[in-house]
Amino acid sequence: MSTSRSLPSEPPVAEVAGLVVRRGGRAVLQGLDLRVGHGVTGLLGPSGSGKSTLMRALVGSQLVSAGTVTVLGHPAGSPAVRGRVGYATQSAGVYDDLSVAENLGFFARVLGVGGTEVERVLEVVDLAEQRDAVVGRLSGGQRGRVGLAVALLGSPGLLVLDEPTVGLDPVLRARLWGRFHELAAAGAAVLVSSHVMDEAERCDRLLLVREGRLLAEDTPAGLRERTGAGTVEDAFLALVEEGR
Ligand SMILES: Nc1ncnc2c1ncn2[C@@H]1O[C@H](COP(=O)(O)OP(=O)(O)OP(=O)(O)O)[C@@H](O)[C@H]1O
Repeated sequence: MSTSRSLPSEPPVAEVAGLVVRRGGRAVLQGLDLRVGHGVTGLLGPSGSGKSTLMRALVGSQLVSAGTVTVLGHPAGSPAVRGRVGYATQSAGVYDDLSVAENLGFFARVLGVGGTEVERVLEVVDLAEQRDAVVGRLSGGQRGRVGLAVALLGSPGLLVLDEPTVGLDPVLRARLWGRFHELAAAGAAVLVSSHVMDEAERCDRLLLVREGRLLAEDTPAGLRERTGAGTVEDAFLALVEEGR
């Protein structure tokens, strides 16, 4: 079982204060306050609760209505943090007509990182054998891992991974969670979203969101203890009941 690596006295890697985001005329984030520290932080909540919107705000690609988002000591998306935040989404932003290695080589040049980075990240996501495969012919899960590999280029200080294990088989899912913890041990803060509550136990800390609001911020054990629930999923349900 994992333990909390984010000590309260540590300065946060990312800090969100009073964040309000409107999409489609509706406040989808309703005044969020939270911190992301070192280690692996899980961002969990039901579909539509605002996880992807929060992640977009952290990488600076979301228009915000109010509040502040600070990453590595600078405003999210500012030039000072460019290249220091890795972001992988469910719809990987990679080129279908290029091979895996060509994609990574292209993004490595854009980021100004050395070519040896391509080989390193290929190993991390277990795609070394598919390096010459055209991305358009890969499975959905493999394609997602190419996007993940792009996010890992240059060893960013903050990794923002939007549902990186969706659609993967249990063996690969377990292996990737192992990789996230290795990356965290090497110094990165890793924020991973999921709407699968059983992935919560793999995280050092959890941010539980619901309907654009933070429901709880704790370790998996802390959440279970607080609510007397046996699982994080039951803890989540207990917190929803409590808030009614
Ligand atoms: N482009 C958009 N225009 C208007 N509303 C949007 C847009 N994108 C998302 N939303 C709304 O914002 C809310 C939060 O969406 P978001 O994608 O952040 O949720 P999520 O928790 O990441 O969901 P999922 O787990 O399904 O990916 C949802 O109610 C969604 O309908």
